[in-house]
Amino acid sequence: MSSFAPDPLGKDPAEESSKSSKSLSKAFSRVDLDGHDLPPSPAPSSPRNGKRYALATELVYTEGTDQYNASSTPIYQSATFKQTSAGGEGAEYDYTRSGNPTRTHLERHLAKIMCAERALVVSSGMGALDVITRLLRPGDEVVTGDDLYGGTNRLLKYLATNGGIIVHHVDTTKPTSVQRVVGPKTAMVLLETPTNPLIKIVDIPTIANLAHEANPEALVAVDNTMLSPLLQNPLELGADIVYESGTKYLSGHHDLMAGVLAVNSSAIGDKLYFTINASGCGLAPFDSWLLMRGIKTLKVRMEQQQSNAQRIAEFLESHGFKVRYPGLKSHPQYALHNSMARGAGAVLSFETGSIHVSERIVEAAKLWAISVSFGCVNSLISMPCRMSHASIDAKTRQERALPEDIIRLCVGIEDADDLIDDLSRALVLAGAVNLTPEGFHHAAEKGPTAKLDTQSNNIF
Ligand SMILES: Cc1ncc(COP(=O)(O)O)c(C=O)c1O
Ligand SMILES: N[C@@H](CCSC[C@H](N)C(=O)O)C(=O)O
Repeated sequence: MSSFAPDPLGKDPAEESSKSSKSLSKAFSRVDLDGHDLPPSPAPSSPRNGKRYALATELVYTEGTDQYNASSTPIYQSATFKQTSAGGEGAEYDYTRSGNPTRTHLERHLAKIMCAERALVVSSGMGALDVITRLLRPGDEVVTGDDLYGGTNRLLKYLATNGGIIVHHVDTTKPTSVQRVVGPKTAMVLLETPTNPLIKIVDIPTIANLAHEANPEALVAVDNTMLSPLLQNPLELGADIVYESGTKYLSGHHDLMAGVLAVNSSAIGDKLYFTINASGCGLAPFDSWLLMRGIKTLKVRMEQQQSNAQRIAEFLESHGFKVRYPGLKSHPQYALHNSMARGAGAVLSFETGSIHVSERIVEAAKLWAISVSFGCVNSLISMPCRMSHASIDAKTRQERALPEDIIRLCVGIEDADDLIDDLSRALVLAGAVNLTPEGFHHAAEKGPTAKLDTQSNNIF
């Protein structure tokens, strides 16, 4: 196996390698166009080399090359790897920033389950987006949604302010809004579906077509964190790059941070790998091992979480709350979601009509931990405008119609009846429902309506 990935900056690594072996003085002459060292990288994954099993099987089944046939791929907790020659010829690994066997094993496994040519893993979901945005150049235009994870919005804002990138936030649930802004300068279209936290659905195939028609070079990147590869494969829907926070469903236990990138173009894969090696954000060996372990139980976890989420969404809706969940027929894009995905996932949000009532519900819940993030086996409850999306300023939240009272539920694997009991208790304690002999119903309390303090830019 070749130890040198093609240099995305244009040099032929094989030629460079052969030159270097000719002379000891040139032993480390593998350099990029700027004269920096270009160390070896693991060869790209080639997962499509045999029978394709059902995803449940593929998640668990791996083919290792371990010398002792270890069932669990060992953690290669080593920063550096000894070479057998001064030129390092033939060695697959030299330094863990550039490549590590535990990380490579995980990347190949992910490529297989994400139906990708190549997958790469980095230290967080935001790290993955950072690597993707390094493909942009000043003057490039990015088209993205008006409902996005707060951290994504923050990074795009930083690039718009400091990196010369022009960012268009539009309602990506309407392909016509995207059509109006895409053009030859569109370098990237960045999509989330379902969106966080409004659970809006974006038509990936239609938007990918529009983007590629406007500029065949434009890259369509999709954040698949909400669904994971178990429920949706954006690469098969027309995306060029899919990424997700491995901190969420892929790992499932909130015991690590990770980001995953997957592509079907080896040229794009090489560029992404170049940045990962150059900037040093590749996932550490222990975290790679933990993530590999989590992936094996993705299906059983997600199925339980999703069936609990469906019960809870139906419970809230039947008690008069406005619930956002693509598993409900009342979701305005129920059919579109089902045309792209194999399930509705386990994140839902609902409104109460009052910020104070929402606060009281969140604080009264016991089984539901007040916590950002999702995808964990434990159920979580949060108020996005105060927590995960607090980095979006109040004025922008108002412009984008992000309800200040919105509560997000990230459903875990606990017993669904226990979760419903605990939520019912919280709704009653918070005064969110009217009690009647027949049960209870959303009180539709008109609590303090959200107001924007223009001086502090806060909602109160
Ligand atoms: C939709 C979405 N994408 C990306 C991220 C970033 O992931 P990470 O926290 O692993 O950096 C998050 C949450 O943090 C998220 O909710
Ligand atoms: N303080 C963090 C908030 C992380 S939010 C994590 C997750 N994506 C979610 O939606 O809950 C930050 O500023 O990034």
